[in-house]
Amino acid sequence: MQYMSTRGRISGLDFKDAVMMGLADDGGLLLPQQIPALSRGDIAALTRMAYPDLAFRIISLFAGSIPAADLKHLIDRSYQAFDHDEVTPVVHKDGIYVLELFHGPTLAFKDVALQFLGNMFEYLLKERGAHMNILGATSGDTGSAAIYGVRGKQNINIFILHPHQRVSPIQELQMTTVTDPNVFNLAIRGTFDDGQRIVKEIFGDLAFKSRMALGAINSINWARVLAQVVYYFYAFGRVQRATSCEEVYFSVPTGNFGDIFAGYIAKRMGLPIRRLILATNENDILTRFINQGDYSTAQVVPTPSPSMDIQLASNFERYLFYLYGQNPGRVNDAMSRLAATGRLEFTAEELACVGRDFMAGSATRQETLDTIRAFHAATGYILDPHTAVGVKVGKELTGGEVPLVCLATAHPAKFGDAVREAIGQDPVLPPVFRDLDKKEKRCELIDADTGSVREYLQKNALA
Ligand SMILES: Cc1ncc(COP(=O)(O)O)c(C=O)c1O
Ligand SMILES: N[C@@H](CCOP(=O)(O)O)C(=O)O
Repeated sequence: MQYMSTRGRISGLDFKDAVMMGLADDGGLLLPQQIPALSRGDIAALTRMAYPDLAFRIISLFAGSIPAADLKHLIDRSYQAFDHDEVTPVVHKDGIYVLELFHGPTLAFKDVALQFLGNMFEYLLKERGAHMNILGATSGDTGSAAIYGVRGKQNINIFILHPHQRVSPIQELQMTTVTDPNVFNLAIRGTFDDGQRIVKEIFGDLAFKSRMALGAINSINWARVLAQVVYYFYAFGRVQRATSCEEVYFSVPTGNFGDIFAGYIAKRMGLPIRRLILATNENDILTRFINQGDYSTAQVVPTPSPSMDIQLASNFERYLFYLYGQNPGRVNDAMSRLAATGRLEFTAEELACVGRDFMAGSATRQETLDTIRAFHAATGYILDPHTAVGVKVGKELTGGEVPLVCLATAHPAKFGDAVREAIGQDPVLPPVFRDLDKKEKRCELIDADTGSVREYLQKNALA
């Protein structure tokens, strides 16, 4: 399998080089040159497998340059860090299937990919006798999952930018209480979008990227998306076994468009997904795109689901590549227009194409809290606010034609304030969160400015 960029100036990369490159050197995002097509029979066989075996089979289709035994070992090790035998179990509540993606070390779906990517980086660096400085931006969950994926690993330093006071208190503590010498937390005076822009600008300076040996852990790294494809297959198998269904809906709480893009890849591989339901909070640029063809940026609004407080979704570029008929020229034009005007427009024909794969809706602050409250009253189960956005939109847009699977992207205890406001009680704190606030913390507050981050990297990077 070879990889190419959405901007058309990089192609023929193997999986290992694609993982190490992160953001494509032409400013685009990397994609496989072909997406493997699976038959119904292949899918039936795959979805009967245990999670690590399924992960091995799916990831192998895209990562042929890694010897099978090594890949299997990396995957098995990654999922041993989860506290549930099934890794991503599916539970049936109130007529919907909840795909629990929060059984990893930091209790959010990011662990599924970042445990794997941390181990993969370690493996590739050892093979190359090299070191790496990871630079990433987070709206709350990627940061801690990436830190837990690489803390204490040799030859890796990690630098994570998070928006100061715009992540939940637990999310902040999960990052800042990791005091391993290879971990650097930077709170920026700005939003997640500022952090993501800074990361992309720094990666765009190829001489600096090479000199600093920069690596990416955000979903700009193809390995992130790839590892997330697996749980769509897993969940489909579990739900099909329970219902004998032919198709399912997946409702996906969405911010940076990485998770739902993984679902889109699964659908292109042949997984029978009737529609992917894109669910946003009040930062609803992607919902406006799908429903009205209005992709125009607005101010970021703080919500009870802070990890989705994003305007410019990174992976949207990957989707545009397919929407534009795999034409990099059109992607380049669109990205220039977006940078210049803050908006993109779409034809009726393009929107009809979008509608064959996606439906979309959003939830206000009040609707999110009401959903947590109603779901808890009906089932005793506590949704986290991001998951609640997906449940609200999924229920609203579907009517039981085929089973609805809602991705539960984080444990509710990460967002205690929102849960308390919704149901008047605190979610039980898992042992890993207890006494976090009493631990030593390490974090620096800096301006949301590319120069300041570059300077910090120069002083603290592994050389
Ligand atoms: C808990 C949670 N739910 C949903 C999302 C949205 O996922 P994505 O950014 O892949 O669209 C995020 C952030 O990425 C998150 O942390
Ligand atoms: N919600 C994310 C935002 C970054 O997304 P990523 O999937 O590109 O890493 C977060 O929690 O940081």
